[in-house]
Amino acid sequence: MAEARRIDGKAVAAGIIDRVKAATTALTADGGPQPGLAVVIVGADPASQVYVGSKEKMARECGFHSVKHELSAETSEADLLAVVERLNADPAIHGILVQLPLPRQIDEARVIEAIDPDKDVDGFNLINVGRLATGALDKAFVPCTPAGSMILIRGALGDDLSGLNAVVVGRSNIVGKPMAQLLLAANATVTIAHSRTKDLAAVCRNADILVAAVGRAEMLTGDYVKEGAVVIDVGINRVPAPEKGEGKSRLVGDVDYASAAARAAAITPVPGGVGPMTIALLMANTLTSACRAAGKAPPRL
Ligand SMILES: Nc1nc(=O)c2c([nH]1)NC[C@@H]1CN(c3ccc(C(=O)N[C@@H](CCC(=O)O)C(=O)O)cc3)C=[N+]21
Repeated sequence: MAEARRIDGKAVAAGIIDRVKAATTALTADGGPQPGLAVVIVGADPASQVYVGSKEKMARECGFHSVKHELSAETSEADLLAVVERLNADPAIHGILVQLPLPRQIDEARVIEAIDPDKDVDGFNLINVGRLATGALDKAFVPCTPAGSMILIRGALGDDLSGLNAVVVGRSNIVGKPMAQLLLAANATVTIAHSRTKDLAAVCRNADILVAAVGRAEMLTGDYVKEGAVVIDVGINRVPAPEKGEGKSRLVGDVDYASAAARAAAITPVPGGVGPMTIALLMANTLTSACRAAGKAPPRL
C-alpha cells in the first residue's frame, strides 16, 4: 500500500477561519453584535500560556472582541467563580473558555458548571454534554477538538459513516467521549478503547476510523492500524529532541506517524493536524454563540 495521504489540518482550519471572518463582517453589518471571547487562565504554565496566546490572537484576526483574564496560581475557587459570574453577565461576551487543567485548590467541575451553557464554547458544561448525547446538535456547543476531528474525518470519508467501524482510544470528557458521540451520530459503529482494553492493537486493527486520544507519545504504531484506515491523532506530547540541540524538544502525537502512515489511507500529522482545527472550532463556536444571542441563524461553516 502507498504512503498515506497527509491530512492538512492547518489548511482546513485556515479555510474555516476565513469563513468565520466573513460571517463576522456580515453579522455586524447586519446590526448584529461583535462576537466576544473571554479566555481565563489560572497560573503561568508555559504550554497553557502559548495556547491561550494563540486563541487570543486568532480571535482578534476573526474580528472578535477578545479579552484575556490571567489569574495567579494561588487564585481561590471563589475568586475564579466570581470572574465567571461577571463574564456570564457581560453582554459583550458570547464565549467563555477557562483553560484546563486548573490548580489543585479549584474544583474543575464546579467551575465548568458555573459557565452559562449558552456561552460554554468549549462544550464542557453538563447541559451541552446532554445536548450532544441526546442529538440536540442545533442547540449544543460541541467540544472543539472532537468537532474539528469530525470535519477532517468527513473530508476523508464523506458525511455518512454508515458501515464503518470507528475506534476511539481514550475516554476523557473533553475528547474521547464526545468524539464517540459524534461518530455515533454519523452512523459509525463505535468502540471506545482505553488503557485497560484487552489486546488494544487487535481492537484498533478493526478500525476504519482510528482516533488516538490517549496522551502517550507515539504509542499507536503501525501494528494498531488497519490497511486503508483513516487515522486522527489528537495527542500533543512534548518530548526531548537532543538531535536539535541540548534542552530542545519537539511535538509528537499519540500515533507513531511513520509506521502508521505506511498502512493508513489518510493520517493527521502533529503538529499541523487536529491542533489548528481545535482553535478554528473555538472561533466558530463563538460566532455561533453571538448569532444565537442576536436571534440570527448561525452560518454553516
Ligand atoms: N478549556 C480548555 N479548552 C481547550 O481547548 C484546551 C484547554 N482548556 N487546555 C489545553 C488544551 C490544549 N489545546 C490546544 C489547542 C491548539 C493546539 C495547537 O494549535 N497546536 C499546534 C501546535 C502548537 C505548538 O507548536 O505548540 C498544532 O498541533 O499544530 C494545541 C493544543 C486546547 N486546549
